[in-house]
Amino acid sequence: MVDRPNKPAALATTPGLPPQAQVNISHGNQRVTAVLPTGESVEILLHGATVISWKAADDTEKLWVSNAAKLDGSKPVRGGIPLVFPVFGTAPDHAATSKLPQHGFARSSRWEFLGKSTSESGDASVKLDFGLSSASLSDEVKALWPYDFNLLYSVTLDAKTLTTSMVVTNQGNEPFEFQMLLHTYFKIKDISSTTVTGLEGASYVDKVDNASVKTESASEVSITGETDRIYTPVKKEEPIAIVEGSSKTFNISRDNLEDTVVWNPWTEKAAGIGDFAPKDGYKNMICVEAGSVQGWVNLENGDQFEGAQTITSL
Ligand SMILES: O=P(O)(O)OC[C@H]1O[C@@H](O)[C@H](O)[C@@H](O)[C@@H]1O
Repeated sequence: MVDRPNKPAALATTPGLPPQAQVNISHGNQRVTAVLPTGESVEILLHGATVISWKAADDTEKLWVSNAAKLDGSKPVRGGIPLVFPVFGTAPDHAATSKLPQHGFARSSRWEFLGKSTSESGDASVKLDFGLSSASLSDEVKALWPYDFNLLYSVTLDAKTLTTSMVVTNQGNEPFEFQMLLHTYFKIKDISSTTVTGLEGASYVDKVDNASVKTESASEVSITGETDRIYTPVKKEEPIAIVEGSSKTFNISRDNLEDTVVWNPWTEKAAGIGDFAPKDGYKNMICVEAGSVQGWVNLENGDQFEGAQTITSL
């Protein structure tokens, strides 16, 4: 993507809504920002439709973004919520996606801002829609994955929650298979006192132990070294939670997304990732990623798939 100079941001409010429900939207050339009247905010880069900030009313940031993250479109963003589509990792044995780069092209494509909607009831909330379709891909990317598709990504903010949802439509004449993942980097105070709950009994693929398949026995999963696991929780409807010390700080509920990846690169891996900074930043982040990445979603021509997560900040 060419790094274009930022045009003056356009400010928009919604006519007819009471002042307490007015949401300030600023839409520049590179990003869209929404601020609720109660002060919470979200910022999305058009590059990758990557959510790069989610702040509480007191300005506390809830997402981790590397100090060395590239926000100019030259790389996927290291932090926030990059979108993984249509392949998780790489899939050399899956012919249709084998040529794609790690985690696919959605996180490194420029998306279009389609507009916003605010709650009719006057509650302070806003939904921002973004689109990416095969028609807007570069010829180079199209050649790697030649299907006719449309993605609609919606980011909905209210005072307590952030919902990110993706609708995949097959617009072509043949079925295609894909994986998708909402690769959320949570900002945490201290990894040594952080646990993840809601995974007990789940089977998981342990990517740092030769992809061996295991069953989670802990009710609270702590992170004590490099961790890269694809969990398939037993109870789909039960939220996964991040617990810091003795307090739950985030609940993550999933809709139509079967899997949850838990990733922390720890010391050595972080040291080897060029855009990961500071190097001890792994102590202040944990990725808990809702997705559908074990196996493939098969989408017939004309069909749609929708997957979503709702993150509640507690
Ligand atoms: O460096 P990337 O491509 O952003 O990937 C980061 C991590 O993303 C996680 O989702 C994967 O499970 C890890 O294996 C991977 O290392």
